[in-house]
Amino acid sequence: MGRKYRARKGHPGAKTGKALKPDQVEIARLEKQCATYEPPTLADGQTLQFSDMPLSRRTLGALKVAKYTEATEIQQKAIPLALKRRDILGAAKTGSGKTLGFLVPTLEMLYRARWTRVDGLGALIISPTRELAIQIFDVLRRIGGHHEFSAGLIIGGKEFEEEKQALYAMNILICTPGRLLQHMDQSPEFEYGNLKVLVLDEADRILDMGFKNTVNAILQNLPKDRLTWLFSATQTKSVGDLARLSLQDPEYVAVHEDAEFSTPAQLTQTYLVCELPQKLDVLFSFLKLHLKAKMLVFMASCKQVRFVYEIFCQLQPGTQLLHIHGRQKQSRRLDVFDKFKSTKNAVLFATDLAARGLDFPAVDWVVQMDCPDDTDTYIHRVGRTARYGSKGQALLFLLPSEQPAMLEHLHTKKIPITEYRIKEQRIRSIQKDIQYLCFKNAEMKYLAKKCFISYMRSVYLQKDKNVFNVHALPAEEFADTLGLPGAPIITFVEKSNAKNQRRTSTNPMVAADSSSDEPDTPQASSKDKTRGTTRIDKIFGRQNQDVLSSHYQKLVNKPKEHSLLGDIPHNDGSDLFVLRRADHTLESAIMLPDKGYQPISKQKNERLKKQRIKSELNQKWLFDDEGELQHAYDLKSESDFRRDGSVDQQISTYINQQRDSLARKDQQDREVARDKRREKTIKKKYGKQETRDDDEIVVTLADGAAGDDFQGDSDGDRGDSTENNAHDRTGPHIKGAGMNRDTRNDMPASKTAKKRARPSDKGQQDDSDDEPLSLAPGSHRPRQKPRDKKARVIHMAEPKTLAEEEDLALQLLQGI
Ligand SMILES: Nc1ncnc2c1ncn2[C@@H]1O[C@H](COP(=O)(O)OP(=O)(O)OP(=O)(O)O)[C@@H](O)[C@H]1O
Repeated sequence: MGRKYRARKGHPGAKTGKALKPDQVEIARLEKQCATYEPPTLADGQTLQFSDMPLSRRTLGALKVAKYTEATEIQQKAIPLALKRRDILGAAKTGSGKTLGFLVPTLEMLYRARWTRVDGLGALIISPTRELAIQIFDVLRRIGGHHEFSAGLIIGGKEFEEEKQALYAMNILICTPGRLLQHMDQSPEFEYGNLKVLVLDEADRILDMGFKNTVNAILQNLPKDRLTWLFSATQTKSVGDLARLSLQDPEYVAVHEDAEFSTPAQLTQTYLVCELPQKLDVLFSFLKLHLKAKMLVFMASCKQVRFVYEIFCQLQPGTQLLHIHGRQKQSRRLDVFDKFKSTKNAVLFATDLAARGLDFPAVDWVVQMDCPDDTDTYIHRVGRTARYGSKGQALLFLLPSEQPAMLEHLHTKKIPITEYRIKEQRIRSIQKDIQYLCFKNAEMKYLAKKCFISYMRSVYLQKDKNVFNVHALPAEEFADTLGLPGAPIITFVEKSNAKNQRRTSTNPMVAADSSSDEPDTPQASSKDKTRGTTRIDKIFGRQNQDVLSSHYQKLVNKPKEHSLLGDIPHNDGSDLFVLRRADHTLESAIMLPDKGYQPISKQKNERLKKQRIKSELNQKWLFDDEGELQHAYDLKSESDFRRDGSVDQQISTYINQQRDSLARKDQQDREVARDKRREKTIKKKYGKQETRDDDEIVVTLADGAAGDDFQGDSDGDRGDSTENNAHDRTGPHIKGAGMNRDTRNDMPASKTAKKRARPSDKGQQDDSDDEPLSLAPGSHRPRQKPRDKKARVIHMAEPKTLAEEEDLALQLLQGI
């Protein structure tokens, strides 16, 4: 330190005779070496050391301290190309070291550009999930410690203001898309006009439909003159994606493309064919057989994760249980993430939130209790084990209806998989225990119901109908195994049905047709969308304010002129400021009947519609529920009219039709009124006793939202209780409730389960941030009537007709 470094002959600075700092000499040397460096061809078993690459002493020193000495295959190939300032599409198997493949050159590029704190943001690394962003940040801290760059993590779940303060001083940012866009919109201090490197980790995920709008808006903001590096185990080759990123002649670095298999060689993969109602039994038995293992169990939705976790905690398989999903608080998610990282044996129940990128050490088993959406998701899920040369095992549960098509897909994708058989006698049935727990605890039953609904919904929403067939699922038996007295009624409604869409949005049970489990997933981006639109945007967005809107158009049509304060346009001096983002609202334009898509206000649209009505004489127009214009009727031509009979005939036909229709409606009304009366009488008799267990739920088809739950657990909770009242059905459910009460008194397994459910047993579960579940004996909801051992049991076949239902109701009334 402090030593003068005199330029030697041939070094930059020699001409001027000025002393150069050591860094400058090194940078000049690295520039030269990087331009010509070609990685050597290595013989089998030979490895390339990081020290053989043209890397700075600072990076090499930190790599050594972090015990990274030999470069992996993807690192050997990607790093030299990145150092040559090439755009890169990097693809390599899971656990093969892609993170260092982009972090090392990121540090090197900034170092060689002599980046300092005052230069602002130099590199941006985008990750699809918060956990992965944190993990990347950790690695960066380890290998970047010898440099003087500042680095930050922008992932949401933290105070926005806190992040905002730190932003302006960051040289390297690791972030999730939604939060990044929010800062781009709302943090004026955030300066990214100098950006040199953009990295998309899990690029195919970030570029897929879910993040599309958010990522497009981010890309629009970033300078085009930058390097872009994309990494994933399942890399995108979509021309559209590459065009969106403005990649310049990118290098495709796919190190395992010619490999025999697309999953790690040390990974043993098996599948197990299992009927839906048996899944929980098999999973529980499997856990009991592998108590010493560290295991990751994937399920399709948050609600399933939550239910299975709670139930298994009560049943105590004998190993530590954890759960992680997108509906947990961020702090809780991180706790679980850290706990599972550091533990030697535990079972982590997870959604696909944990499927990509996470580097849990020494996972023995990855179990996929629900079939993944596609083979890419399969590859990422199983990739949580067998990382960086270690061994691992994976087990995939397949329903008989999923088996043929899924196995074919796996085969096509070069995934070797064999059948796993578990001996019948080793499978322990936990169905009765679950039924007892749900019966005893109303909240558990509530979770079971949500679990059922979210699973069915996730299957329904799957795109690959060859694999997923919701109609092939044995709903009643499945509901039974979840401890429900009957399958909740689910009505699937196509999203294209606009009327139902609206109904959906007002119904809290189904409001999440575009929602998700995961805050960092597509739907979070739609949230960001609203967050990103300010009041000013809305004011300017009203295009019918003619004076302002033309001015606004002028502003947004100048995307290149950045900065709220700095870049005042010099043309006419009349503009006060320019907006950073042209596509500011992310909203699509409104469709005008004859002008195509136009940005237009609602009022103007209405005015236009009315004008159109006036212009089309002799036609009666009506607005339908959606505010769309519809012809009220089309007049027939006279000849057509006469063909249908004389005027008198037609009048009498019409009257008859109307009379029939009224009679039918009258009959229906009477039946409804009778049902209501009957229901009232029964309720009076039963007092507050629970008389129903199923709900009706309407599910809409959301784009690419398969596997996601309803928006917000709390919303769902509220919605559910409302629904309970709204859709009460009496007949079969009276029977169901009665069955539960009476038969379960004699259930031997119930005693065991009750014993297990003692509060002292709770130590096994990780204390969840999800809504609290009162599991202590006696804490169940008061609406369950105390059991009466002497109560009469009425045996009767399930009523099918109205008369049978009435009969049953009468018997119950008389019998109690
Ligand atoms: N050169 C190296 N030397 C030693 N260990 C390494 C090296 N490169 C990576 N690793 C280790 O390998 C593991 C996997 O690395 P990494 O998470 O980067 O894999 P990946 O390819 O990004 O996986 P995924 O596709 O699942 O995201 C990590 O534990 C990492 O520390």
